[in-house]
Amino acid sequence: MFLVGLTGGIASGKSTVSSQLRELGCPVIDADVVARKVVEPRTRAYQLIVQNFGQEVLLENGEIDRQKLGHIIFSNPEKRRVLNSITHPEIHRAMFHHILYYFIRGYRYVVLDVPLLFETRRLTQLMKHTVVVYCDPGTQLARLMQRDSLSQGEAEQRVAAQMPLSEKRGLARHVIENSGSREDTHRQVLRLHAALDRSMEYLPVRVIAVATVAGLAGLFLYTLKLLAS
Ligand SMILES: Nc1ncnc2c1ncn2[C@@H]1O[C@H](COP(=O)(O)OP(=O)(O)OP(=O)(O)O)[C@@H](O)[C@H]1O
Repeated sequence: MFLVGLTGGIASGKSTVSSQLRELGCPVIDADVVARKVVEPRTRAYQLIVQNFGQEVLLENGEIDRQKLGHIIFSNPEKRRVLNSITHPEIHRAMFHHILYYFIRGYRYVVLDVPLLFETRRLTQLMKHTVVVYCDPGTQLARLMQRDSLSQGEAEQRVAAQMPLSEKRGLARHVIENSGSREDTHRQVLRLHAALDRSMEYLPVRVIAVATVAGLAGLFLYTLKLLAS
């Protein structure tokens, strides 16, 4: 198996591309969904967040108020570090479990949809392929304003808070150009999907896994034989 990191900028089209990949049968793990799950009430991360940030970051229904937490860490690097040290290990563990699930089911690759892929260097190193969903700045701003009902100033502020999309594009192995129509994007997704399906890069990990299982089974049988004699 090998890992494919899918990333981009705010409103550049990651969800659009990941849902097209899902429709083609690719397993996609959405880091945002995982990040929401690991802070649900009664989880370890939830308890640590309440301990460190207080009851004021809770909504009336007891869930974490992610927007409020976002505001707190936006202007406070130390608090951001604390929050990341609580959530990142949980997110990585949960993602590992998802990957293992697909690996056991025999998938050759898994796509990880991670908005901050290039900002998290440790994660980038694990990716065999990286894909950036790019769209030109004007289109990105217009789509963001429309989707989230933002003024131009608000949208510009959100885009400016991220690593420039042009920089991410320079770091990626594949680029999906999403400034045009959805059909145009879909054609590129089909090409990417074909390239990933053709790839033999899943073989080394599979050979190691099969050899390990065969070795363990052999050792088990040998031990049984010794015990029986
Ligand atoms: N090719 C396209 N043509 C027209 N609209 C598009 C296209 N691609 C995406 N959009 C629209 O642009 C908006 C942003 O796209 P999408 O939600 O896929 O981006 P995203 O990168 O997942 O965003 P975020 O990370 O901010 O959640 C959505 O409203 C989507 O419907």
